Amino acid sequence: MSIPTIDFAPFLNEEGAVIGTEPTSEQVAVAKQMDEVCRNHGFLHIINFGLSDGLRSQAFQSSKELFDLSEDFKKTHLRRINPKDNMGFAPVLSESINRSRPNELKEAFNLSFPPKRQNDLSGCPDSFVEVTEKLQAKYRDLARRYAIACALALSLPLDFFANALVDLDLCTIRFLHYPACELDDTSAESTDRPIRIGEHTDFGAFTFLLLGENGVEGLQIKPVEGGEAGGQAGGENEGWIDVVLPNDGPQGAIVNTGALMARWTNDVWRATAHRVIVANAEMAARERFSIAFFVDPDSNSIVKVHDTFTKHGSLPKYEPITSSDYLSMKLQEMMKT
Ligand SMILES: O=C(O)CCC(=O)C(=O)O
Ligand SMILES: [Fe+2]
Repeated sequence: MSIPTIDFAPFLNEEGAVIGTEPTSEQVAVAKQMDEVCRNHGFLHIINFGLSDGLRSQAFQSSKELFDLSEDFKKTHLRRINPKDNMGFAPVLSESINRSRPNELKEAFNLSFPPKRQNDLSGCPDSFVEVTEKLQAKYRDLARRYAIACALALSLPLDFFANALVDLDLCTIRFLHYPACELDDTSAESTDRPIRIGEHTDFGAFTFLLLGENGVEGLQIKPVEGGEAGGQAGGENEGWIDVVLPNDGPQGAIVNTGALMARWTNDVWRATAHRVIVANAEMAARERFSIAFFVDPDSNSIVKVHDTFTKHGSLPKYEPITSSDYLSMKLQEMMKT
């Protein structure tokens, strides 16, 4: 399925210019498009969102440099991730985002946002350290602008989501590498073929996903009824749709709705299940890189169904929960070995 492309340029004015002023007609038009997509399946392709092609390719180059370090070096010298702070290196086959599936053929490095959180980048190549600072600065603005656009799209006060993105103390930039692997053709249709990342919905408000060369291959989505997927749903092999991106035009990011946004909106904006599969032997032979930016509400924010979504008599589907309680629960599940 070709996912819709949305040109975010109207929001790239000075940060915060929208709050306290009337949105422009171009901004309203973008917000309307976002709302349509997010009510429907929650996966869109965004262009002109403030990341230059130069910085993007630098980020992928540095990611490759990091993951090209030897397994032994990475395991002994890089700071190891843990569910409590979600920062650092996760080796291949150390995680499973969907507990009903085997551990995943991927490795990752997670970065948090200073000054509330301090990253330990010892052992990381200098180029990686350099690029992370530049990305953090761009992403800080992006999170806020996108949050404002979401509020406009949902007819909420414009600062509603932005107020939960002040510290960015739970936001994470995750560099992902899926190594090449073997695919035994006899298991091509069965559930025990290699999993790059199992069926899941992202945990936070929204995610920006940058895909490296060949990056879209294997990425599939499936709209779900509720705000999260996992458990039983993980066994199903039905209803998956390949994500297809435009062949030309500027390189963008995939944006998808996470479970906490679904909770805020009582599933008016649903979180869409997605996964990365190895569909055939050629795909298995190619390594894959992506960089996810998980925009998760600040730790002390209480995510509660907004009254707007229950005013016509529908009941809240979710109990209020703090962002930190929700995320720790999900991270513990994912990193349990
Ligand atoms: O690498 C990808 O394309 C998807 C990654 C993803 O869905 C995640 O890390 O939550
Ligand atoms: Fe995801």
